Amino acid sequence: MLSRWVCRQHGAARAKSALRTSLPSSYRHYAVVSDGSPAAKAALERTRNIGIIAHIDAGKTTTTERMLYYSGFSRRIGDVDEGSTVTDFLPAERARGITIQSAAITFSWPPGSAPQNTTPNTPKSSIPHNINLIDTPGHADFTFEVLRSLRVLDGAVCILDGVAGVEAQTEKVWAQAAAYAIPRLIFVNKLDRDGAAFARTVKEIGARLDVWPALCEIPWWNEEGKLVGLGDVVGMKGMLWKQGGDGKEITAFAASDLEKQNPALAAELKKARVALVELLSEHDDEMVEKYLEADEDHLAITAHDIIASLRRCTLQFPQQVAPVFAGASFRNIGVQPLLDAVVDLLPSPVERPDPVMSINSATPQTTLATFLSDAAWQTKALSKDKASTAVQNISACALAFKVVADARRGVLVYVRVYSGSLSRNAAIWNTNLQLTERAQKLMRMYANDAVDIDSIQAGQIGVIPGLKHTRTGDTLISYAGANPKTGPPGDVRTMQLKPIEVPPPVFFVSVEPQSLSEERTVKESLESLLREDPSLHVSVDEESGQTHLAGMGELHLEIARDRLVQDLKAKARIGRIEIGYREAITTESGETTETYDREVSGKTSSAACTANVAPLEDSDVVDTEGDHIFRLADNNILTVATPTLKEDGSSFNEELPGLPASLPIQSVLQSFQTGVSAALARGPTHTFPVHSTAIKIILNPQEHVFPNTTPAVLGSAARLAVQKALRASASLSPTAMMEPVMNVAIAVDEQSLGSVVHDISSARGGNVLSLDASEAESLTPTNADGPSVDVKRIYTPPDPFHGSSGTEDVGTEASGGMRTVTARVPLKEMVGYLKHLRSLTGGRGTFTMAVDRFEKMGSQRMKEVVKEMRGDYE
Ligand SMILES: Nc1nc2c(ncn2[C@@H]2O[C@H](COP(=O)(O)OP(=O)(O)OP(=O)(O)O)[C@@H](O)[C@H]2O)c(=O)[nH]1
Repeated sequence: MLSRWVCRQHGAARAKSALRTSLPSSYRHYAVVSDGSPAAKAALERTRNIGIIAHIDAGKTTTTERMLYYSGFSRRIGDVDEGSTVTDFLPAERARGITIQSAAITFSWPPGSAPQNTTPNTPKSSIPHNINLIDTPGHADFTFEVLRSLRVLDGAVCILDGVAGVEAQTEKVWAQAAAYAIPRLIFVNKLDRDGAAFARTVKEIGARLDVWPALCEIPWWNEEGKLVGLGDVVGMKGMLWKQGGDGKEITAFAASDLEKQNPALAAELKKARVALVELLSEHDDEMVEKYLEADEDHLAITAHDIIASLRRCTLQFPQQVAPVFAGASFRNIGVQPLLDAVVDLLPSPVERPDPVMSINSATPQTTLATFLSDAAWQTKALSKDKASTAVQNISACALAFKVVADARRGVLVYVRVYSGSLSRNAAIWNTNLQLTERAQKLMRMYANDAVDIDSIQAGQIGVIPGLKHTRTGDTLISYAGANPKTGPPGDVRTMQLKPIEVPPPVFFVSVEPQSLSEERTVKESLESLLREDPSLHVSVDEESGQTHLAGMGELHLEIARDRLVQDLKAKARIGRIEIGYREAITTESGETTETYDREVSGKTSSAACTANVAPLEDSDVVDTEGDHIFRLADNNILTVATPTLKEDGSSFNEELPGLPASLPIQSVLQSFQTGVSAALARGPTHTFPVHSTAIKIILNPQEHVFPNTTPAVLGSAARLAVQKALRASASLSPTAMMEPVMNVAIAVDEQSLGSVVHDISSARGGNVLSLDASEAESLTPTNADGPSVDVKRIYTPPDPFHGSSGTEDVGTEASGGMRTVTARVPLKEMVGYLKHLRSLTGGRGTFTMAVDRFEKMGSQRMKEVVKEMRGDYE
């Protein structure tokens, strides 16, 4: 695994020409091949789409900066603390020293050109690969950002803080990556810090991430216990970094030289090698064969065979073995071998499972490759032959995984192409929005620098600038000869790659233009914010006219506010951050009918609507034949009953009217959803959005449709009818308020456990579910089908001053006395909790939380909250 970036070799193995100080000629010379030729396939095999995942502050940005520097992409190492990094380039990111938006960057590793004569045994890491790196945010408020990136990744590096060990957010993102079947490597960072505990962290990997750690490196500590280099367990070498340098000068010691230089490390390296081979043999039959071929000598197995086995294990699903690397990015130690591992052990796009997709918004039902290859699918509109041609005409299918409003370049849409090749100037059909846009330009991003390209081929990540409508999460297809208005024929126009589920927002702010003339620009800025981040929600209160921006957390909204006001220059007054409560009716309203008349330019159109609302119990929803059922936001279910109509809107009975041609049933249903959602946005008593309600609309053309009725007017009639029904219900029995209740995982030291638990359960009205890591997994399931790791069997080298060995237990001792408290707590009680937790735990405690559900509040609690809100408003 030790490759060309090692610039000095000790003793007999000293290499004359390996000194590498020059930058590669240019990082802009990638051949992006767009045809299906062997060259294109080879280019794809030399691509890695990877992400870096971790707990906040573990060192993702610091590590990324080193990656860019060693690859020759940047000429100096950026510093998070100075705000000079390449990836955190938004002002808000630099100001806070955290990553908010993922930046996608392309670079090449290893730098330089490919070796002349390669054989099947030539390490992948000695051939330049194209790495598309997505730096993901670590803060829980940006979970959607993490999920959005995970979806387009083929592999990930999980960075751990070697002092803090496996933290709450690490468990969460690890589990999320597992859910997306993403192969992961682990980098134990910050081993230069006082209190760094490699052994303990490795044990925690087994205990808390439920994966077997395969140690590929062990730390090389000097006599003072400082990290100076690494032992390479795969290549059986020592690597000593020049202290205080930029990390490019590394001296390598072959096993025989290491024996003389550092006999203790050499002996430990052998132990580590035995442990590695043993572990791999348990998960990979080919390793067993290699072991037998090597006469059961763990040390005689070649580095090539070990890498091949590590790779097979890493790509197994569910992943049971995670290769572990070590270092201190800030001290420039360990990043180059990590990059080698990315190339050697993580998959190329060719090795990834086919993405799941749906047709006609049905639940995901097939995979993209099946859809594209199987001409057997048919639609009512197309014959089999035409269907087959329709599929053949798809020249590219891509996912817009990120939209950014860039101050200099305008809106940039980041895409991953999943099939075919997206060409410059292609017309692109957006299957979510059902419209065509043109990709006038294509680019590849180098953080905040961009290079124009002609095409983006399957497996690659690129950018389409200038699209006007496309949002994060939309599926885009390029289709030969499609009508720009109606798009491709048949089902092709509705094919969608599986969407990311957006959790309900729990905080909101009011947004008010500073003056009437600013109204439009504020609205546009909000729209572009929403295109960037679909986990933000905007709603307008019909009665007060007030606009609300809702999001996942306080920081999420703070950042949104800064984006809106500072970056997008919206002149708006933003209210303070408040909790987004919900309102639920408690009794059925009975049927209410409303008529709506609208006059536009002297022309009147009218419609009537009959509605009924009832509290939603799961058992209430009966899928009656002929009814149209829609799941709306906030656990509301809309049923549209059309007792006299057939599926296409015509009447069952000749004597009764069907829907006229001007009212296609699909448009009517769409208008009902819009109208009903608008009515539900404001509850009848507390003005909070309505939750858990079954809404029934009855559509009978004889009573509800007039000659001048339009779909939009029917939608407005539905809004009025549902509002009236909600008021009727509230007058029969009072509505209940609902509050977000969070799943909280708090990592604390043993000494603070008592006070933290007491605080959560008494002062905050929380319900403590468990007090240790193992039970906590019920909140963040990792490998549901995976191994149950026996921590006692995990090998670890001793830490300086800890005297720990491979047999130490991860109870309270080896995990640094950290315990995990898991609890369910109302969100209101968690506002500002971090500060309180820090004071309770002397600064060591951390926590993560996610919405569990909205729960009805007891009358006493409701009174208190309402009183508090009133008090605030006075
Ligand atoms: N001592 C030491 N400090 C480090 C190391 N790596 C990172 N740091 C410091 O840790 C802090 C957080 O580093 P970042 O790279 O911003 O961490 P991050 O994971 O990108 O953080 P977010 O983007 O906020 O999630 C900074 O002050 C870094 O200088 C390391 O190897 N050793």
